[in-house]
Amino acid sequence: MTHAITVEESRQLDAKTINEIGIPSLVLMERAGLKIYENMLDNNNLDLDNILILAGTGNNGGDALVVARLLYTHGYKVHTLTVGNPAHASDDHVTQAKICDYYQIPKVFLDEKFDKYTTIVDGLFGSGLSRNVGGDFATAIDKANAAKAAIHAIDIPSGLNGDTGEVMGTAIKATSTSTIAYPKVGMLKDAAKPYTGKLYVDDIGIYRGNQFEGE
Ligand SMILES: NC(=O)C1=CN([C@@H]2O[C@H](COP(=O)(O)OP(=O)(O)OC[C@H]3O[C@@H](n4cnc5c(N)ncnc54)[C@H](O)[C@@H]3O)[C@@H](O)[C@H]2O)[C@H](O)CC1
Ligand SMILES: [K+]
Repeated sequence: MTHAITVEESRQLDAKTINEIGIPSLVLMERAGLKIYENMLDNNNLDLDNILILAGTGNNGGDALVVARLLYTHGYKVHTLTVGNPAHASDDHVTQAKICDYYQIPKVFLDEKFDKYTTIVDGLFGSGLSRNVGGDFATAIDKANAAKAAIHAIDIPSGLNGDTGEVMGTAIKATSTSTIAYPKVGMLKDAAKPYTGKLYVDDIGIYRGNQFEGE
């Protein structure tokens, strides 16, 4: 049985890894992005001909921008669509957005037609989802679900409650999901299956607990 954790445990393990052990959050974000990129190349259910990256303004979005840059620098056709108030963006998100700007990765906006894309990457929310989804975020999720493209979700399909597996207003129906460190308990519930799709569990060096780290 896969070891699964709650969203709060996930955030605590992230915080311990960064603040106590001392692995910089950007290092974790780069590792996450590289693993997600590798998962996408491994997944034969994803047609990587024309990719749309949906990025929120937090670190889930930051992961997505790392994926955008890795795909772009390996010759894939990529566009990014950032949803949310840039003034609220996390520091690591801002760093990754600047790197995407260095490569001049083309940006689109919410009025974009999603049907021309073959794969959509969901980096809107991860462990930071704290309330029902509405506004532009709900629009982006509903447009992604309505499009013919397959969706690859980062950490937790956006809009899915990582603890209960319930939909918080609306949620991404992913073909596959790269979850960070451990599955979140809600993702393993039967009701969550249509939203998580094929699950990849990515070890990025997050603290694994003293029973595993020989403390
Ligand atoms: N450094 C680390 O801890 C690592 C995290 N990883 C990835 O980061 C996300 C968690 O990122 P965080 O910035 O904490 O939150 P999110 O990106 O999930 O959410 C962004 C932001 O959105 C706001 N919000 C919450 N609910 C709603 C809503 N319903 N509508 C609108 N806005 C909402 C809230 O302010 C959040 O802060 C984690 O999932 C990983 O993907 C790295 O992978 C590893 C290191
Ligand atoms: K997500």
